[in-house]
Amino acid sequence: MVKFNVLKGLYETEKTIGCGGFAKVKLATHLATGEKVAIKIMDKKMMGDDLHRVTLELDALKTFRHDNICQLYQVIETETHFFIVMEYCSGGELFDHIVEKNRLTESESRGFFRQIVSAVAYLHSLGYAHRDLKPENVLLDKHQNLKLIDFGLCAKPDGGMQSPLFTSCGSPTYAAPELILGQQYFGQEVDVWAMGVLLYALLVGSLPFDDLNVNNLYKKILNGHYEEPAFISKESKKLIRSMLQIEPSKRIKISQLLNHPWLTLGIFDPVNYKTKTKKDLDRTCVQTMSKFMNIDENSLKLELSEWLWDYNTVTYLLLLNRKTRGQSLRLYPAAYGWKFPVLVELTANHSTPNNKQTRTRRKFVRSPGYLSPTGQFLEPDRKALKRPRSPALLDEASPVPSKKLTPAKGTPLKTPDRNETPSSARKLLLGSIERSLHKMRHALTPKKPLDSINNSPIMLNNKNLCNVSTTQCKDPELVITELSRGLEKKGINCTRKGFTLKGSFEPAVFHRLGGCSFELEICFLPNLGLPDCLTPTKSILKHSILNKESIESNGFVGIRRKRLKGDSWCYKKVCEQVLALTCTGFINNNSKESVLESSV
Ligand SMILES: Nc1ncnc2c1ncn2[C@@H]1O[C@H](COP(=O)(O)OP(=O)(O)OP(=O)(O)O)[C@@H](O)[C@H]1O
Repeated sequence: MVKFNVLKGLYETEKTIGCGGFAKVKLATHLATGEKVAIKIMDKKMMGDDLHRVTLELDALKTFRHDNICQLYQVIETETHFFIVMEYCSGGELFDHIVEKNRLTESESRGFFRQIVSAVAYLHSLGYAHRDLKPENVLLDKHQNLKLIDFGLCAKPDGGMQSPLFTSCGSPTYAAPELILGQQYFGQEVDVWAMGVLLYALLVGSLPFDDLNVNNLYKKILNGHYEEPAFISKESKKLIRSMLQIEPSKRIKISQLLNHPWLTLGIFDPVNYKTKTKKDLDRTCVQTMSKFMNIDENSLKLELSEWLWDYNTVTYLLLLNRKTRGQSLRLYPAAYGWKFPVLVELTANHSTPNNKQTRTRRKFVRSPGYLSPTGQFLEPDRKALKRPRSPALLDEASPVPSKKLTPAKGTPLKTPDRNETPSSARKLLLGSIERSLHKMRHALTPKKPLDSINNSPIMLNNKNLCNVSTTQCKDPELVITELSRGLEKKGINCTRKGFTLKGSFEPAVFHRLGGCSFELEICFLPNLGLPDCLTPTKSILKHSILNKESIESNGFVGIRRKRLKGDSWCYKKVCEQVLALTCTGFINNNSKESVLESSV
């Protein structure tokens, strides 16, 4: 796709993992490290008047460095799009967790809530209010660490957190009374209210204030009356009440939450919100990069400490992650690039929405591919790295037109032919390299018969089982047919593409405020060995009638759920239907009759 050209050679994009109001989020591989990242792609035209929000969001993300805030890695701006490269959170939304378990236990809620308090206290300490806290904006990584996302509505009052704000924003169900009344408010106080709604959602599995009619919803919020189910503890009720105080000044402060007895129960330590600064660069990571790029360590250090949020920044941060996880520090020549990694110095006109300036930047120049037939990136060819360097080339993927090319110290640079302008020389070189790479890619990529595409469900691996429920039916075609029939009967129309159903419905279907769209994908599940598989498949086991023998001997047909857009609580209802169908509907695989009919 043309608009992703800018990512070529730097990232390999994969499936879409989320959609927001103006954004599409893609899973991608960062080619220099082979690490997974998420790329939020925002179309400037679609954003219209909201364009300035991206600048705010980016300014905020560039400031944050916290274990529970999704880390920004790189920002690429083109004339038409923003590409925001971020940490990939593979564990889905916190909301999916609530959906799967209906509600969480007090101790699980405590573990999650401590992380939310830590992230929010950190934001506040830097003068930011989030203003859109809700379970959909809290993601999980593969180690179940929470990561706060979506800072599109955040605010940094000029006079600090003690200065009032005026713009009413956020989701109605999480909005504090003062927001609904359109009064001036304090960022910290509305965030604490939203955290109260969030904690209620974790412990109870529903919203404290809810109504199909917005006016009724607002009335309920202004009255501050909500149901306190008997199954939650007295201490939980007390904490929620302290956050859902309609009078903002009586609401508990975030500083009091840090060592609140409910939050420290069984843990003893108060919540820590302070975090490492980004000033100190890790020497080993810088050395690894400087060796690989064959440039002076100090100049690289100097550049990295400028935090330009370019390809070097992302590479450094991903290497640092690997080091923190105790993994080896390695770099691969990028798959679509050039053979010898060379750093060149170039002057680029780098413009951001609020900052137009010209500055000298150093960039990776990429090396040709080591793309294995399976799409794996292979270790760099050490011998090749010792050979004399290839001509330095400008980074074609650079979104900003380069003005001048100067070699890095000691870097031999091919002088363009007298008759050629530097850019035409570049085009010629790039053209021929791209052609040969294209050939190489074709030679290396195993041919897929056309008719196999979408003809059978994808196979998930053991690590990839979040938001999946199993069926005992072995026939994926039967599962998808019955599933769409079952949902249709509930008034939810779905369109089918391959083994994926895309559904959406209007608010009226479940009598809620917003509509929602979602995706259900039929997939094969591996032959899961017990008991190792118990962690990722706990929910699968809970929601299906399985026996150990059948898991061990055969694979399964599963249904992977994904909310695409809209009201999460509507989506929760759909998931409940799907889970009900998978629990009761697909048990008897032998009968070809309508296996879902009875349950829908
Ligand atoms: N870093 C990430 N890792 C994995 N998935 C992500 C990541 N960031 C976003 N997503 C997915 O993409 C969805 C949309 O992202 P995000 O909320 O940032 O977009 P948005 O346009 O700001 O949304 P909204 O319209 O709700 O404000 C998220 O709900 C989430 O499912």
